[in-house]
Amino acid sequence: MEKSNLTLGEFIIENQKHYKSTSGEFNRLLSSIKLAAKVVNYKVNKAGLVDILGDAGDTNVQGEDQQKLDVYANNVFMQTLINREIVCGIASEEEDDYVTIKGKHETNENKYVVLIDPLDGSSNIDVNVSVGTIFSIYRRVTPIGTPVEKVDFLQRGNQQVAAGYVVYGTSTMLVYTSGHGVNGFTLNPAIGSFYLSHPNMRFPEKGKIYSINEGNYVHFPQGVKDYLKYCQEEKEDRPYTSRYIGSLVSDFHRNMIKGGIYIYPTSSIGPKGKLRLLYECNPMAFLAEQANGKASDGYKRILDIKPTELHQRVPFFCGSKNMVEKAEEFMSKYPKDADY
Ligand SMILES: O=P(O)(O)OC[C@H]1O[C@](O)(COP(=O)(O)O)[C@@H](O)[C@@H]1O
Ligand SMILES: [Mg+2]
Ligand SMILES: [Mg+2]
Repeated sequence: MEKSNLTLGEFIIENQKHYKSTSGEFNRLLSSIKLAAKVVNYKVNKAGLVDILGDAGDTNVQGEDQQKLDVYANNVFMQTLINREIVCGIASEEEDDYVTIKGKHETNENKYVVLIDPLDGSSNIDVNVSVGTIFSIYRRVTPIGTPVEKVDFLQRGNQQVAAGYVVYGTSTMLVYTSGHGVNGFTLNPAIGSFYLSHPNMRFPEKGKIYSINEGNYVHFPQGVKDYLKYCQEEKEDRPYTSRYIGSLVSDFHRNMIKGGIYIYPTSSIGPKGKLRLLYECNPMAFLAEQANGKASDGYKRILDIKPTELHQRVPFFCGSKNMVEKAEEFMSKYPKDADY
């Protein structure tokens, strides 16, 4: 009888056999993320019944109002990773600076750092629309046993060991890559385990869906305006369909399954775009490339951008190859807006 219905835990162990690159430490790290995702999922599913909706009354380092679920999810992921003593440092959208994790003897023998967006799609929490969590994993570059440093977090995306997201939607899924393709696992809430439901996920080469907040149209760079006109033209296989959930994870997930592009460009109101390079764009770009898709800032491959700040923002074009390349073609007609 063939192996089937693998749980995430079994899949991780299978993977370790095939790819010597991962270690027990890595598996324990993934299973910590899996545990934290289940705890957050439990709260999200009954959000209206527990005091988790609405504003937390605080702002994060980016000046954004924190939602109660942002703070809750951040605490759950941080605490789970700290309890499991599995990383040497964590950076989060909801933390001003990176957090150094001390081991038993003030030092820490772990080699991984994690960057997270604990709750993605915060504007959708109170209106019962799907939200997510995004994570990115690197090996530290400073010596093991010494305190972690900023340089351990400011690595190019092409150095990621693994990346993934959890989508809390009609079902709850965890989707990740460790550099050997992208696989999706669906949570069976009755059993409390994630099962392999979407093996080897791949963006259809040709997509027909575009996801962008057209409410900002007047502020968009001319290249984006031209590309939107192209998408809406009555020609060949166009017009394409416009779909925008307003949760990066959910828009990405749909576009990876159906074929499409997500764009959050620069604009006159957001000269560097909105999305954060380290814990939104890099992990989604790694997944996209591992799933036959593409991700750039309209000009340059996202994974090659050298980060300079923990919470820096970049423009984001991500999805089916044919669509990202076409959008880049329109962008290339105009000089790059800003350097970052
Ligand atoms: O409301 P806008 O400006 O369209 O922005 C929506 C985008 O912002 C985000 O909500 C930013 O992420 P956070 O919710 O984690 O801050 C993305 O998920 C989403 O794609
Ligand atoms: Mg986000
Ligand atoms: Mg967030």
